Amino acid sequence: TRSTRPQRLLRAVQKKAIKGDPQSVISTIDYFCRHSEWAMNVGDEKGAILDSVVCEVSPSTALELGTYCGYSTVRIARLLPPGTKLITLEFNPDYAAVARQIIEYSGLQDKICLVEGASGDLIPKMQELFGIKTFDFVFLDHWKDRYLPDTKLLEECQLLRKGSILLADNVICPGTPDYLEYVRNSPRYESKYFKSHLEYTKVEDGLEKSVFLG
Ligand SMILES: O=C(NCCc1nnc(-c2ccc3[nH]cnc3c2)[nH]1)c1cc(-c2ccc(F)cc2)cc(O)c1O
Ligand SMILES: [Mg+2]
Repeated sequence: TRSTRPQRLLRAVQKKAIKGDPQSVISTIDYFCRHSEWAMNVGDEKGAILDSVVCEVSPSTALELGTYCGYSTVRIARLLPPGTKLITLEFNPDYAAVARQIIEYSGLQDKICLVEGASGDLIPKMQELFGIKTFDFVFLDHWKDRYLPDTKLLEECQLLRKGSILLADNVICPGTPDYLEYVRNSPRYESKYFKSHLEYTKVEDGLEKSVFLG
């Protein structure tokens, strides 16, 4: 049967990127998505905003919802201080299989823990599975209708502390209206919109950065 888009993206990485070099994996994926096949990675333009927030927060504990092929996983992990772990949740086993290989190719596997399953089931198990008390940083990039319920779940499970940062992709395209309304109107969050574009296109999109106030 025909290969999938994630498999073709992986093949491009294995063919063109330098093994053990996260930046070359990132650049290869961006080139492939711009010149061969579009794919739903956060991309280079929004990726630069993601990088600046990760560097500013310099998290000890970080969570990513929605691994896909692992592009943003590699972007985040390459900036984490030694000894810190990025936990990334992926629901789709085919995406997870490709992501594991891209993460390994980048050489960052020791800083990343990819867990397969539904965010709604896994978030309540974070303490028991990983001994995590709270997350300093959460990147939301999974199903857009899961952003709000999973944010409420993180609050209920006391996985957020005063100052925890939520960074959400795609708040304009495809859009997460209920999530935006919540973080922009809740007294428990201080929110800021970073205007950008949908990855590899001229369509407007952006990232919403929200600080949990406790
Ligand atoms: O759907 C997206 N991303 C989500 C994939 C995913 N990858 N993994 C999950 C998951 C879902 C439950 C989960 N529960 C636990 N882990 C989970 C992971 N969802 C997405 C879509 C677009 C997009 C824009 C314009 C278009 F015309 C078409 C598409 C752009 C983006 O940047 C995206 O991130
Ligand atoms: Mg996205």
